[in-house]
Amino acid sequence: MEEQKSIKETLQQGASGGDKSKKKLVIKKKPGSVEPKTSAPPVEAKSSSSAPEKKKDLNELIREEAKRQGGLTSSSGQASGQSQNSGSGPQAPSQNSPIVSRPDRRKEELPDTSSPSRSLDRKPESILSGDTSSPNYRSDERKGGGNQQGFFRKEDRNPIVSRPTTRPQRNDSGGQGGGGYQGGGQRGPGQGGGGYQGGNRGARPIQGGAGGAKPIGDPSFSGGAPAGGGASGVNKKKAVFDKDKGGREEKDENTKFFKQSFRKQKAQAAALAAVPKEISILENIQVGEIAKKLNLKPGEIISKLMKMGMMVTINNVIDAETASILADDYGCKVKIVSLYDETVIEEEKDAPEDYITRPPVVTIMGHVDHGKTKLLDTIRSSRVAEGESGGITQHIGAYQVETTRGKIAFLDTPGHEAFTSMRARGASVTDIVVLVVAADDGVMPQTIEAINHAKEAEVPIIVAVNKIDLPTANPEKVRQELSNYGLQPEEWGGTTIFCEISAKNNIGIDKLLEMILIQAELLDHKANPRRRAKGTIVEAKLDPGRGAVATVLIQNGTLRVGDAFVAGVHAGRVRAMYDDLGHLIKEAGPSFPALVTGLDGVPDAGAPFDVVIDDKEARGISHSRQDYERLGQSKNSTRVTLDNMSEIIKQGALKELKVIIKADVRGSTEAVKEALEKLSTADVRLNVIHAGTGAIVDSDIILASASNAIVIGFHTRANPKTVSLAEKEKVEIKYYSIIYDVVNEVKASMEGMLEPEKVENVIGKVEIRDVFKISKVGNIAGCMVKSGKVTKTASVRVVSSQSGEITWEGKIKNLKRMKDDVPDVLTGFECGILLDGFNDFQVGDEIEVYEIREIARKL
Ligand SMILES: Nc1nc2c(ncn2[C@@H]2O[C@H](COP(=O)(O)OP(=O)(O)OP(=O)(O)O)[C@@H](O)[C@H]2O)c(=O)[nH]1
Repeated sequence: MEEQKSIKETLQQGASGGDKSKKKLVIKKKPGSVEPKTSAPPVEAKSSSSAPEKKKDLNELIREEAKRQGGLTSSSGQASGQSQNSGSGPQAPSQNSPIVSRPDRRKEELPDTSSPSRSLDRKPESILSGDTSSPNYRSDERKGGGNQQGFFRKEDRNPIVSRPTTRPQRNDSGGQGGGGYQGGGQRGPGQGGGGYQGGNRGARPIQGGAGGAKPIGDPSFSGGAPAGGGASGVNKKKAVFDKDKGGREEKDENTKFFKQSFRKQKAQAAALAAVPKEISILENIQVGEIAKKLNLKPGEIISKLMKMGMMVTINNVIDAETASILADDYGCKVKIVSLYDETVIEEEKDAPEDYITRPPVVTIMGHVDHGKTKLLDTIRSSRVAEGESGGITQHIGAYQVETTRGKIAFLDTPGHEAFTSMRARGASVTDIVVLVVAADDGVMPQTIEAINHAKEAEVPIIVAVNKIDLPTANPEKVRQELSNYGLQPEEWGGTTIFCEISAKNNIGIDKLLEMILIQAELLDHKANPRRRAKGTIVEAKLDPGRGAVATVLIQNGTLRVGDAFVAGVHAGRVRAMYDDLGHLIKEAGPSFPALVTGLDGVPDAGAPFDVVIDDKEARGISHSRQDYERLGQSKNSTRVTLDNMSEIIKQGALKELKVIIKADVRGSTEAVKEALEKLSTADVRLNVIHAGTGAIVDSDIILASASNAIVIGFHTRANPKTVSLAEKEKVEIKYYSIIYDVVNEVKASMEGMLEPEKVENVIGKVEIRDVFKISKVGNIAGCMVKSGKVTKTASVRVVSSQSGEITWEGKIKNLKRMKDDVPDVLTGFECGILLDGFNDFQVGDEIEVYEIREIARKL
């Protein structure tokens, strides 16, 4: 309305003939306009129109104006209230708005009227009347320029064109500016503003000519098409230029795009090039961590895993198998390592000349009751100075003795289980094994196990033939038997040292110690007492008075009171140290077992012990190990199973397949061993690291765990405790009853061509409580279902309660509950079982009821 009023008022002013007042009024109506410098009458500024025109009355002027506007467009919103009254259509608000906002812009863009160049471009009357700061000029614009040819003559265009005085680059586009303006002039009055805009746009080389055709108030100011009448030759040229420029811009855009994508590709290639050929990880790894190891951005890993169907975040944990598949995509191999390998502590640099021979570390092994403990006690007590023997109250799991020939350290935990379980944790502390064989008993199953454990650990064996004081002692028989296991006595031309001793009567002990030292000299183990200590935890416990204490066998360097250290996942600082006699000591050198206090937790036996620079470093390593442990990453390397064997062979990570065979009888053990060993190929050797008779026991699992072996049970079983140990250690136990099956399955798995796996599902366990002999029928076992159920169609095996061996396998012929034939009997109920072809039931034996399911292998 303000605009309408303005026009009306303008016209009124014009009609009143008061030139000066008219001008003033209009100026006042235009907020933000510049105060005119000239007082040229509007009529002059407007055109060369005659004086009578100026004297037209208001109605006449309105009529003329309406006529003009009506002639141009009937639909355009009119600034004039008259036009509205004449029904020429409502004023479009959108046409108004730019006009309202224009003054401000105009104010900004108004040229410096004092510019001489502008004045020179004009004809004298223009100089007088066409000053851009002229109120008339502005008011005419606002009116929409109805008769623009009148208001804006050719020479009037210049002022507009000359606007770019502040923008010199636009000077040569003046013609276009005019064109743009003229284009505006062809529009309806309501679009006058647009015309003005066009004019303004005209000043812009690209958009100038387009100004006229663009809708009024187009906020984009993108000007219009050449419909604006002012499209001159220059304009056309410009248009071409603009088009060219547009093309060039498009081209530039493409180039930019290709450059960007090339740069991206290059960056990707560079990123891939930075992926290492091999990484080592633990059993599980965080997404962020594997990204770091692969030198890739976490986002890259996350999207890769998403493609693999896994929705993960940077903090999620993936298993080693997934990590291997992922890394393989980037041409990187994955090596699975233990917690301590992953958080390895940097070795201190030391000089070779500082290395000296260190005392040997000895473990004593042998069959039950052959005298291991007695031997250790005898050695220890005989080496303790008089008066101190009574003080041997402290058991710290290891001790060092001094002989005339030198020192020897003994691990005070006899038996191969402790030895192998330490080895299973990656600790190989033993230099020499002393194998105790009772001369009256000879080689027994655990003697053989001990041999195999020591051989597997590649530790030399010295044989101590014990109990020679007994009249039934037969040392020659022991020599003979051990020769069959590869331990040929030196006196028979072999390499094994044999010592005849009596632990009980202290006979031959000195000789044994001497032989140990001779063997040690051959081995020539060295250590540097000058460096920071490094060792292994032999045992550890929580002491009520001293907190966590650990026996550390120092393997290199010297441990001192005050040293900061990491023990397994724990940290600490040596508060106090004791020897095996309970004496306070200040330092412990190589091969010395010391009891250490000052730990912040109880470490595992077999855990590594490392002195570090300071508490801070100790705590840092301890924390990161605990973090890994929490993520379940502390497991050792991937266990070999028949399922994954071929994959591991393919990766080149398996050069030797280790097998432990347990069978019911010696003949079977040998037969299975021989058949399996023949499966060795040029790539993979099949190595039976232990073959024995009887049930599968814990030590078999520990050996398998330490050696990454599989356990084969042939007509024998593992007891539930051993089964759960195997599960914990991730050791695979496979049961067979036909040699052909063992050989074929191991062969197929080595070649990666496994048949569908037959999974045995034990559905029940039944205890034989009575045996009923029924003539012409056979023996019926009176049983109690201990767990699960027994079904008539399932398979069964009879397991000896004495030996754990399987005495028979087959099917049930008849299943009775009371006198009725039944299909199944559940836990807690009694039943009678008649087996199909077996009568030799023993009370106490167990009948295992199982089903076999075939499932496809997942390689
Ligand atoms: N006569 C005789 N008996 C011995 C000798 N050495 C050990 N013994 C006896 O043999 C029995 C078993 O000895 P240990 O030292 O406990 O045997 P071990 O091998 O440690 O037995 P486990 O700890 O059960 O594996 C004990 O009664 C000892 O006294 C020996 O040299 N002569």
